[in-house]
Amino acid sequence: MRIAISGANGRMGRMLIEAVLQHPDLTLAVAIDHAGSPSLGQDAGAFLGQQTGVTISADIEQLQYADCLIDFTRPEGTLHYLEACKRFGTKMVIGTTGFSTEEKQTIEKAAEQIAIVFAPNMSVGVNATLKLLALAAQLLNTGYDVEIFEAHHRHKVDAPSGTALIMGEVIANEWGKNLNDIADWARHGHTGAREEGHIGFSVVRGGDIIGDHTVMFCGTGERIEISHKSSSRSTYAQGSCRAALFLKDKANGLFSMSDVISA
Ligand SMILES: NC(=O)C1=CN([C@@H]2O[C@H](COP(=O)(O)OP(=O)(O)OC[C@H]3O[C@@H](n4cnc5c(N)ncnc54)[C@H](OP(=O)(O)O)[C@@H]3O)[C@@H](O)[C@H]2O)C=CC1
Ligand SMILES: O=C(O)C1=N[C@H](C(=O)O)C[C@H](O)C1
Repeated sequence: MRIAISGANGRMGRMLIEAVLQHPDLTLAVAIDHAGSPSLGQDAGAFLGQQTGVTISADIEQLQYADCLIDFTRPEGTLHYLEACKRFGTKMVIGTTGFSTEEKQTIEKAAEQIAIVFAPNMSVGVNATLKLLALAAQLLNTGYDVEIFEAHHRHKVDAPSGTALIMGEVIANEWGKNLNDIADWARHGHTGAREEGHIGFSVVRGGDIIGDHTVMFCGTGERIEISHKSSSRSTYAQGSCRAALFLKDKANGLFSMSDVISA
């Protein structure tokens, strides 16, 4: 399967290039970054000291030479590449986070034409954790206050993380609620007492933390914590490669990592 990587010079872009180069069933065909990127014109494997023959370019017409684009960039970048992928029938694995509701709807609509895996976290461990959270939310549906904590590196631009948001959505769905109606996004000053049935979020940004998520179910006399901690970005890259292969025989449709790990 011929793979294109966008954000080729980014933290995840580089992890993905390495993972694709090592994967027996995937070939690195295209590497893209934005028009202002200092990486344009470099070999995609230069950071590994390797010559791959694939040059990083800003030319989105290159996407016609790939079966699947793996995109970890910014929402505006993803939507730009989405248009080209629709035009060429190129599948997409989208790991980018921070989309608005309208932007998510644009991706959903595009999936009527092309096959897309869209997930805020590609790690198998996090997607298994989502299943544990659904069960915990069913069992602890009264008398437990839910608080979601996440910590990431100093460069992360969106908050709460896409993973924290989907964790909240999984729990809210189990409770038959819309997350936006019950989320306490931040607290400061005289907040008043905690509202029953709400989900609180708290965020840390610092140093090189790759990604920590903890969901607390705080009851009276006890507290249950479900945590996932990433120690390498390679899990996201491996999950993305698995997602690309999952799309191989799909003509169109929107899929999650839950679909990928259950296949
Ligand atoms: N789903 C998952 O499993 C994971 C998701 N993520 C998400 O992936 C995204 C990227 O993360 P990360 O690799 O750490 O970020 P980086 O900033 O390291 O990489 C992003 C890449 O995209 C480029 N870029 C920036 N703006 C645009 C744009 N408008 N159009 C096209 N390209 C652009 C950057 O270029 P430049 O550096 O020149 O600005 C860079 O090459 C984030 O949304 C993050 O939350 C991250 C890890 C796991
Ligand atoms: O920006 C990151 O680094 C990460 N982003 C994703 C998110 O927003 O959940 C996934 C992971 O936590 C790393």
